Amino acid sequence: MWLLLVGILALVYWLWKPFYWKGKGVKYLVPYPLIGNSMGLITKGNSTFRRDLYYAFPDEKMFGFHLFTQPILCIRDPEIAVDVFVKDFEHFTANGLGSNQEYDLSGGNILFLHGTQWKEMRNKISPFFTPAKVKAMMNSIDVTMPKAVKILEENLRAGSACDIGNLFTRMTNDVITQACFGIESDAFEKNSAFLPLADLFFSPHTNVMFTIKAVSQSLFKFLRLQSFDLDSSLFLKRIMKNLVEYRKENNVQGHDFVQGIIEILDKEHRTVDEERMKKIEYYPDGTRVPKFDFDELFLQALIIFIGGVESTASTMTWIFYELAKNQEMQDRCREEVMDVVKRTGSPLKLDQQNEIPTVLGAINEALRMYPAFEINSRICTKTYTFSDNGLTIEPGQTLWFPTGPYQRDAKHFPDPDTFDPLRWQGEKPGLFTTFGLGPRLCLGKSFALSQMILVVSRFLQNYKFTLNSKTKVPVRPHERRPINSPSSPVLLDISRIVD
Ligand code: HEM
Repeated sequence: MWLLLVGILALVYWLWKPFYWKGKGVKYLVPYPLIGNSMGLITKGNSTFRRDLYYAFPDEKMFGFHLFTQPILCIRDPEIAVDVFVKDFEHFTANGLGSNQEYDLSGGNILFLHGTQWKEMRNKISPFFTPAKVKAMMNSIDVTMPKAVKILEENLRAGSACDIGNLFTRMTNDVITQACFGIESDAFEKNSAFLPLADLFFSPHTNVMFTIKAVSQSLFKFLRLQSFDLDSSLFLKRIMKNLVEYRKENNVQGHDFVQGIIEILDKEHRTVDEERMKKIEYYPDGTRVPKFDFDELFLQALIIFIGGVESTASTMTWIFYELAKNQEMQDRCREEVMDVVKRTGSPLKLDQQNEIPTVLGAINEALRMYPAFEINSRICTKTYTFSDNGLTIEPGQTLWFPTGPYQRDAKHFPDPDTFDPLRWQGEKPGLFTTFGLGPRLCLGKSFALSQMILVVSRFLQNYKFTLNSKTKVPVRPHERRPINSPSSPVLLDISRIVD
């Protein structure tokens, strides 16, 4: 009995690691047993927890805390962040999302990979995101826009408010489905199979899964947990498999990710011997040698779908929420767009974006104030000494850079809670990390920005948006989803622009 009690206490002490940060020479929050410094995450939720954490040591460049039992080094200083994410990247090739490829169906997607395996995969799929390819993928906006206009016109006719977040989720879902799979989604139809996917992939359940991973990759693996909703992933996998088979059998070509997959499959497997394909091989850094077979390539399409839909839809929702609150800025954006439209006689094109600086500023402001992912994480993969304070960290140490609270810090962005698109004109404000930094920068950054420029400019060209009285102002970010989406509907009244 006593032995059991002593054993339990020893285990709790081992998990607690109360003196982990003591002696490392950085300020730290004293952890509670097992819960660490994470009570706020349970009681208040993501955004509030991260903001409170960020201001725990307002004058420090870095400090230590415990996410439950996991000691994490929180970086607050932009110059140190650039060292970690960009300059000294080879010491930090992994992020905190883990890569359990044994049991987690989505474990092998590029966002989760690290080391040489990540690098090989990134080299293989980056060519699908060149400026020319992204421009070609934007043709899908022409297919999606009439469906969105139909909804706006229905709202107009009925005199009802438009749930703009819902509309943008339908749109980004349709656009990314065309870019990835070369087919239109059914996101604008009743009982759509595609529409619920964004919610399922970024559900509060996924939030819990991501937290477990951040605390202990081993526990996540031991419990054989899944990062994302399994049925939704398998639904997309079936679609992709059918498409690849159909295209191969019928020799059909497309300008989408499916086409890219077919080309990689053809190239990689022309000379491959079956025995080698069955073996799992490793690089010297312990990461797996990719096979570039259908299963692995599907995961890259999956993360493009997951990463592309809700992040862009949420950002556009925040843009229109802020522009509806600030009519003067909305008018100014519209005037810029109309000047181009009147001069050219057609809707704004991507290569005319320099002529709409306030619209670009509005997009950047929403990305600054409401970054889709509020934390950028890295795991130390090679012993590292910070030049600033001489602290040495070993492989396995997790680091957080809290993009969300940092981009709302008056020290870096004056008057940070004011939506001010004009701050992006002239000299750029502080370090901007919404799309991440360095070699692991968001692969879809230009895809997302291009889509937002085209959608925002076309919406403003044709409609005026005002807040409906049922919108609960201020709209706050959802505290239980892994993405910074609005917690309540953004309902907008619309009127047509008559020129
Ligand atoms: C507003 C929209 C978006 C935001 C704010 C966003 C943000 C991010 C962030 C913060 C990362 C992690 C970067 C890092 O670790 O340093 C990331 C990675 C990634 N994003 Fe995005 N993203 C957006 C849209 C998209 C779109 C539209 C796509 C695909 C078309 C996409 C595909 C990816 C991929 C594949 C990665 C993994 C890159 C890697 O680890 O090498 N994202 N994104």
